Amino acid sequence: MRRAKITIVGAGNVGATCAHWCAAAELGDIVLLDIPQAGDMPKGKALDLMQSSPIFGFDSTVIGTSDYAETAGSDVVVITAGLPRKPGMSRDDLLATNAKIMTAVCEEVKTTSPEAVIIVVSNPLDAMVQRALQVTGFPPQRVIGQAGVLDTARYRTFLAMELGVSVEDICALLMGGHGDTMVPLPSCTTVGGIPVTQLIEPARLEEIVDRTRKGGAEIVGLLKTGSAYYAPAGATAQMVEAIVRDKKRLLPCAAYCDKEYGVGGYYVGVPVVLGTGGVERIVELKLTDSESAAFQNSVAAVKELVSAMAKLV
Ligand SMILES: NC(=O)c1ccc[n+]([C@@H]2O[C@H](COP(=O)([O-])OP(=O)(O)OC[C@H]3O[C@@H](n4cnc5c(N)ncnc54)[C@H](O)[C@@H]3O)[C@@H](O)[C@H]2O)c1
Ligand SMILES: O=C(O)C[C@H](O)C(=O)O
Repeated sequence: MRRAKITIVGAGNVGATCAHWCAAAELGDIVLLDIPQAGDMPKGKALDLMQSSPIFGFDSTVIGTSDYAETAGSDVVVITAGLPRKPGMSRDDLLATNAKIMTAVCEEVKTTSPEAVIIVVSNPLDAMVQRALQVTGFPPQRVIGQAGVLDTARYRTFLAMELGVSVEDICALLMGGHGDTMVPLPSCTTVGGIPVTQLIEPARLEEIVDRTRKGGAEIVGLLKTGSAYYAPAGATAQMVEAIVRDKKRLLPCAAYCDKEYGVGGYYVGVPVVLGTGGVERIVELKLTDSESAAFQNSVAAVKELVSAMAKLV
């Protein structure tokens, strides 16, 4: 039985770090691809990563390239190609540039890896994953966006810091788009089985939720030259693992929702079961009236972004 083949398009901060997590966890053999203008950079990062294998004890191979032929037949393709934002920018400001990049990348992926599960990471996430679906024409369950695992990890980190408990004991869920309209679900947040609402006052919880919503901008403000990558890459690697090991993880991902939650054919963050087939099931929760209103508000923001993208191309 051969190892899984994982291609990561975009060998920048998120892509290279994701390659590192995937290799260290021996999720499969990795191809790190960037544009020809990047020169030998992907090859250099891949070789450097390979040379860490005796230290970390992994046998995954990592190669760098700018030639899609080397990615042929990948089981999973992670797309991180595109510009990151800088201080003062919103993710939506990346729409025009990254939509072009996403189109170019997906034209290649659809012919070189027609059976792959695609995980889109590039921003603005909810529009980019819709573009990946449009260009590849793959079944929607094989085109997924990474955002919810990251947003939930941020929320869990802040809750653990607040309560002085292990992050392992925080179980939480966020839904909606990857932006200021994301929807935390306090009813689905527990600490060692205890509802978070019994441990943190509503006003303080709202502050933590607000920090989570602005989590990406907080890192951009600190880094100044780009955006977060350690946690985003870790979140993506967790999705890759769920797919290549058929773990059936229940994770929040940007999934194509049609009848589900009454979305009508857009990508939005929802809880899904992730396995070899990609999104194997979308889990439909009973939302309270206020959660449902917040979710629909988030869906409206995603729809607006997708229609802005349609006018661009
Ligand atoms: N969804 C999320 O949670 C999340 C989290 C972090 C970053 N992001 C997004 O991921 C993207 C990458 O971020 P980063 O920090 O790695 O940026 P980066 O600038 O470090 O890396 C991007 C890489 O993409 C490459 N690239 C550009 N056009 C390409 C093409 N056509 N084909 C292949 N490669 C191409 C660039 O050469 C560069 O190496 C950004 O759009 C960022 O906003 C999303
Ligand atoms: O904030 C960004 O632009 C990058 C990413 O979406 C994040 O949430 O860290």
